[in-house]
Amino acid sequence: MAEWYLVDALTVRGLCRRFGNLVVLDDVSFTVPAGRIAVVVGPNGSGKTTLLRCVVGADRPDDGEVLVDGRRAYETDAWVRSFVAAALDDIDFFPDLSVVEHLELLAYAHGGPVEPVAEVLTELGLDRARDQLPATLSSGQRRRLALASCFVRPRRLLVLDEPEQRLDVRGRAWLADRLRDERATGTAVLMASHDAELIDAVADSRIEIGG
Ligand SMILES: Nc1ncnc2c1ncn2[C@@H]1O[C@H](COP(=O)(O)OP(=O)(O)OP(=O)(O)O)[C@@H](O)[C@H]1O
Repeated sequence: MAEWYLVDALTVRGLCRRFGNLVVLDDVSFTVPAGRIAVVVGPNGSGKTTLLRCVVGADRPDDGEVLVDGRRAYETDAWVRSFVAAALDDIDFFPDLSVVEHLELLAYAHGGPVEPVAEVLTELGLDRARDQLPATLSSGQRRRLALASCFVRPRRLLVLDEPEQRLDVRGRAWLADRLRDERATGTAVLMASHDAELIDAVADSRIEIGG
């Protein structure tokens, strides 16, 4: 067994999040070891996105803690940012940077591309859109760009919110393969999904919330 199986890339302990009187997360705890895929499942409004936002530091829990590689995580910490790659729904793009420029900038900011930008563009089917600005992309292409952004940069933990959303049939098949490849290289994956086929294909564990 590879050594990285021994390490918990992500530990969530006693996470609570309330919005006014609405209790969204109530004492949620789990771990995701390196080289494993954990899928957060639950009905609409059950708190999946809220949980992922707390994990990546985009939202603060009212109680509980998030440990990345055993350490308390702060999104301002350069080490955390080099460890965690995330594609959540609300990803922002620079309006005047093209697709290829976005990927090159991200890769540069993280110390150089982990996977060559040209290869990631081809893998994500974005070759013909490489010089387009984000506002001119289709919604599926924007989703692909968000996913591509995760693959040109370093990562030991990948956090994805419904990555299958707006992908076509071939895109969904590619996604399952790519997630298995991520797992094979020791990356831990935490993702929310409503896609039963994708979940069956990749999930090592399920985190059920709001049931
Ligand atoms: N900033 C906020 N202020 C108030 N309520 C919020 C806020 N963010 C989320 N909520 C509420 O928290 C609940 C959980 O939302 P969340 O987006 O986490 O659900 P979800 O499980 O991801 O849903 P879906 O499956 O529809 O994507 C919802 O009732 C939502 O309205």
